[in-house]
Amino acid sequence: MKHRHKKRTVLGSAALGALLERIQTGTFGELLEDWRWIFHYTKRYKWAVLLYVILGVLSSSLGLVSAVASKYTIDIITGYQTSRLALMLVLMIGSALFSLALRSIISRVSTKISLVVNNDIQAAVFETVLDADWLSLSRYANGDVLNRFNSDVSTVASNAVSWLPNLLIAFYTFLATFCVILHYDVTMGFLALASAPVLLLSSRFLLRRMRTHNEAVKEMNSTLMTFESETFYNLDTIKSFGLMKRYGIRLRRWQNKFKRLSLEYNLFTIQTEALLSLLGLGVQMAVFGYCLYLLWSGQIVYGTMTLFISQSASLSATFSSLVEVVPSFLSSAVSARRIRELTQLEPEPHISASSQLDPLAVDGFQVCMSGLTFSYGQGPVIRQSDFIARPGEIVALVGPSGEGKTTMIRLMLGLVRPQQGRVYLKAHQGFEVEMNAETRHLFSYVPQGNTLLSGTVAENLRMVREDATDEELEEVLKLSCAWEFVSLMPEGLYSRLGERGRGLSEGQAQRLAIARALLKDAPVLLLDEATSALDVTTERQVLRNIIRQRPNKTCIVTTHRPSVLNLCQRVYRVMDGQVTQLSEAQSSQMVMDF
Ligand SMILES: Nc1ncnc2c1ncn2[C@@H]1O[C@H](COP(=O)(O)OP(=O)(O)OP(=O)(O)O)[C@@H](O)[C@H]1O
Repeated sequence: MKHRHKKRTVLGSAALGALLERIQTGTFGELLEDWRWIFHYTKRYKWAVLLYVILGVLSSSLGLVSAVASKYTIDIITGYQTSRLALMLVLMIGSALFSLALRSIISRVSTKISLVVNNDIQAAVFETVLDADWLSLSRYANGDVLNRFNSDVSTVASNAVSWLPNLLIAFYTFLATFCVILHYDVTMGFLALASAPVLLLSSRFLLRRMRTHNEAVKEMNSTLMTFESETFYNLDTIKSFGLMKRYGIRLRRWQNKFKRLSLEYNLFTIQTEALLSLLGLGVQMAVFGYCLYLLWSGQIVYGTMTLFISQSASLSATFSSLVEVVPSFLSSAVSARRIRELTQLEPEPHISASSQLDPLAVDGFQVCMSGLTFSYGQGPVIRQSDFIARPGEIVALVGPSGEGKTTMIRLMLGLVRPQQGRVYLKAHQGFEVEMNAETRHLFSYVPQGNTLLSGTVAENLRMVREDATDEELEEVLKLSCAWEFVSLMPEGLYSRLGERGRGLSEGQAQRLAIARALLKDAPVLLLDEATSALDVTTERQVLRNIIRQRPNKTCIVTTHRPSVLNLCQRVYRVMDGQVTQLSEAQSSQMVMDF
């Protein structure tokens, strides 16, 4: 307990130095900005925070009353005073008990508010991350986002409510205790504070070390979380390549790095703590010696001596807790900055006129691109290209790997936006809207890879339409040629699938993903290599069924397999940054070359 207290003192004084340096280097404004953001979440609980401060001040005042009452009790018992022993005993015990009860209420109040603040911040971060611009968000690794979402939010929430009240309470307690000691002896007051200037001076020396350590730990936590989540997500690949040993070694390497970092810092804190403890011991001895002198010279009696010894210890503890408020202030500010980076991600554009497309959906939409140029930041992936897919058509995007087919799909979904030219939906009547977050619900999208979640077959399908009946589920499963295997599963629609559809073959998972897209029954269907694991007959059957389901559906497929091309009304080749429409002869040649 004592050790922890000393450690907090060291960190506290280091952090106070950090604070002073920040003021000097002009970055204090940034800290305040971070805290202003935190206060935005706490201001609605201002009455609870005020209650916290009042209870804290009351509790520490009662602590002081108890200490002074115990001085008088000792004086009465040792015969220096004779009256009101019972009153002093009641005051001493009563105020100590009441102070204890108040501290319990404070703990309860602060825990409740931090939980609510934690939930508020997480909900806000969750919402912004879901609505963030796709490209901006893709710059953060999943592990990093998770780390900010959980650990940083919890740091902010646990300090958000307690920081200011704790500072005010510690300040009040410090002043009140100092005044009580000064009231009895001025020299004793300053002697008890002898370690304060040394603590403050040493803080500058401790500053750099503390900051680098904190930054290194936060960075390592993010990298470790990314490593862990990637490992568990790709367990099959790791196993199939026999990489388990290598991944085990990598984990041990990270752990050793973390251990080295922690032990180095631990050695540093042990050394500084030892020095500061020696200093503390010196001050204690000086206080004790001075007390003995005052007692010997008859200037004080036993009760006052006990008061001096207990309150000088309490004064240095309060000074430490005053300084301790600073690390939580700093670390919350650092975490708040990391969270704000996420909340300040550019949001996706929402064009309100998109809602005017909804009543026009029955006639289907044209998906159009004109004069389009797009780049992820380096060279353009697509240059000056045009594209059109009309209702009732199946349009194919073919081309070598890595040339931009999926990028075309992302442009259609409005996940990324072109630097030049347009991508838009055009209704039957000629009404046009640029692709944006609000046009996305007019699309059903089947991406590459397995996109099933753990749960039953029915739950996976109802993700896109909660109120769909069993009959409707059966119908879309038939259209995607999935009913043949789902009906044979032990519990049919209610058979349970593992994470990412574990328990199904790749082709079965693809057919369920297509069924889910069909259940949504959106006017535009995007299939990105979504039939790649099906045999040619099933693939053709699925595509025919799709068009039969709704004649006005616009269907765009990306494929490496020309076997479906003769089902398509139009074929575009994506190659060398150009999207070119192939002639019938060129696409027939492609089918024959396959
Ligand atoms: N998030 C991204 N950030 C930067 N560049 C990207 C990003 N996604 C894709 N690219 C680049 O854009 C180009 C086109 O990629 P895209 O995924 O669209 O190709 P594709 O034709 O769908 O490939 P495949 O047939 O292999 O699926 C590639 O050179 C790729 O490196």
